[in-house]
Amino acid sequence: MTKATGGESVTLDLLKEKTAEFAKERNWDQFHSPRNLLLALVGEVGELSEIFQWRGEVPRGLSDWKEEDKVHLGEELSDVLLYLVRLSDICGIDLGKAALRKVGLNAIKYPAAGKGSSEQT
Ligand SMILES: Nc1ccn([C@H]2C[C@H](O)[C@@H](COP(=O)(O)OP(=O)(O)OP(=O)(O)O)O2)c(=O)n1
Repeated sequence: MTKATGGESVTLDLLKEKTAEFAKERNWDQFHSPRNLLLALVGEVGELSEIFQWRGEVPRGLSDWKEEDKVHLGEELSDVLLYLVRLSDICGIDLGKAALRKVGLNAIKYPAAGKGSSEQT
């Protein structure tokens, strides 16, 4: 598992705690309503999209990207993740459990029996 700089594991629970603490310390809980968080999340998805806008297709691994562009990408990906984690928390959804359950549902919906087949429904 990835380690955070402080030595602790990066888990959804850790991010949930950190985002809750961040909002509490600033008295921003009042602004973190489900609707506000959803709009903030969508805004950050837009910022993430801007990074790829007009570049055409890019190689996996982003081998020809400048380091500063990769850092920027990490920041926007993080904003999306942090708002998603916070939104889930505020809505009382255990995101880790919900995501694992969804992975299971996806596997049922798209059985791997036809391995090697890349067909999508
Ligand atoms: N009311 C707020 C405002 C910000 N944040 C946190 C969550 C995001 O990780 C980050 C978003 O901050 P900005 O709105 O400043 O967005 P950017 O960091 O993308 O800055 P900019 O839009 O100037 O590029 O801060 C938050 O939790 N609650």
